[in-house]
Amino acid sequence: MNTQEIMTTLAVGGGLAVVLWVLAKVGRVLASVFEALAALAVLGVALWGLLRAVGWIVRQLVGHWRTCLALLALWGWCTVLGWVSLVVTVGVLAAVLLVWWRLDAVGYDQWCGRWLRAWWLRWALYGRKLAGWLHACGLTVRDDAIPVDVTVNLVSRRRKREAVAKARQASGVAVPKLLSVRSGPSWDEVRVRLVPGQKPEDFDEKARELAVARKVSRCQVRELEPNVVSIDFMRRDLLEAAVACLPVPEMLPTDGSGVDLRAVYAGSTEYGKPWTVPLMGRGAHTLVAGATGAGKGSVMWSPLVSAAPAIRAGLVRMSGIDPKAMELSYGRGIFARYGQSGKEALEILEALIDELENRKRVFAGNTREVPLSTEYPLELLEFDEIGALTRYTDRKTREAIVERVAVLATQGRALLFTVRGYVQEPTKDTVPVRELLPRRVALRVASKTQVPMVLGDGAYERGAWANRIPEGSAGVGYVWGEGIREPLRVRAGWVPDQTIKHLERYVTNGGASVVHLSDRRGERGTA
Ligand SMILES: Nc1ncnc2c1ncn2[C@@H]1O[C@H](COP(=O)(O)OP(=O)(O)OP(=O)(O)O)[C@@H](O)[C@H]1O
Repeated sequence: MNTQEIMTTLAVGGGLAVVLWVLAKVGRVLASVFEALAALAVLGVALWGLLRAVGWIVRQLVGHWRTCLALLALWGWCTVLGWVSLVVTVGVLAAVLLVWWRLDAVGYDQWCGRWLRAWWLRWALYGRKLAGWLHACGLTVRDDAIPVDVTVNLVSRRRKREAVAKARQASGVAVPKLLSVRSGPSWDEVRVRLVPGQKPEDFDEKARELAVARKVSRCQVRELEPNVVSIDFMRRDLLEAAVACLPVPEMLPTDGSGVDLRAVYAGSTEYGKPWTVPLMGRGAHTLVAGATGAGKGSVMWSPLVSAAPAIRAGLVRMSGIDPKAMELSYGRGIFARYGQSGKEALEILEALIDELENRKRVFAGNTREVPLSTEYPLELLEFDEIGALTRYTDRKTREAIVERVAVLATQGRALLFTVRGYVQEPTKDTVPVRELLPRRVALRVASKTQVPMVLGDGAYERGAWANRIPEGSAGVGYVWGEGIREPLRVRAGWVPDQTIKHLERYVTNGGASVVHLSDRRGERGTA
């Protein structure tokens, strides 16, 4: 090897050494950079996870603050006093509640049971399932403007379901928010806040679907605020068993009557509250519709039993038109005027109109409503099977009766005249004065089409399913309108035959005034 080759070899070797040295240096630097980046990435992921965890905890704390507080309290108890004392305390508490429930179910439910039940139902049922029910019933709003980017994992059905559920959220489906759950003896009231694009009527229309989803026989929707509705689910039926009417009092109250004729007990509502009806004043004219055996008799008698002291005191004067001759005749004694045929019905109506005209003469210009007194009592007309005389009789009598009932219904309120009619077939042909009797009660009717005839348009859709009342539930019906915002299921107090006789004795012992139909001008005799 000559000198030149040696020099070249040395130069190449030196160059290679330099390159290797540089590469080693660069490698070290790169390794440190990658190490730093990896460390940063790990730190970033850890921080991101931490932030998400903190976010989740905050969400839970805010969204389920009661549960969080309870868990915190339990943890604190276990830490300070030990779990044995906790188990013993919970056991004793459960035993006390059980005894309370056994001894006084009503008091227990009022003070404790309903809160516990509402909490439990929110947790176990509505919180978990309501969103799904609403979505299935078409009560969610899909925002199509939000782009959907879904990757569905088909590995298993469960994962597929989860992916679809996530996709539903991600695709901008706005679900009404569950606000609160209240639980009464028979109803759960689930309040939800509507999302933009919805209206309370959307929920009304889906009441039946929601009832099916919740597996209950009845669901009703009430509008609480423009954007808040209460979806009420009936867990059990408080009207399943017959409801008692008030007892006929033994003695006349010393203050005269003691009866508020604007809110007289008639039975019970499906919420377990008293159902009251006005016999006097605004909204007192009533039409009760129901197929044969639906219980029209109890809707008629139950308020009369409640108003017995006022009838006996002479503050209410009863008139009865009884084409069937089987209903009012059983308590004939309480009626000051009573008739069965078309001719007698006309005489009663004529007598009432004479009295009406008389009151007009006495009070016109002096007062806007006749003050109730024994001299000018409430004239209450019970018109059973009104259709028998407003349709199924000769034309002349029919027209005369319709005309007079219309006069009483349109002019009677301030002059203290009330008409209560009962009908099996609530068509306009059968009861031409239907619209003049504003308070309606729909007992069991023959068909779905009869529901709006009695209660008005939309009643069936809003839950007044009067055609589906079972035959065995006599006295059960729906009321709507006249201050009642949503169809309300009620059951009239059942009035046994002996109670009607008792009522008759109670009223006539005090000297019920009887107007003889021949004495048109209201001369009164005593029964
Ligand atoms: N509120 C009620 N609770 C329990 N049973 C009732 C009630 N009302 C009525 N009943 C019972 O139902 C049956 C029919 O009642 P009711 O005679 O009042 O029916 P209705 O509608 O007047 O029938 P119709 O038009 O044929 O006279 C009776 O045996 C009665 O005892």
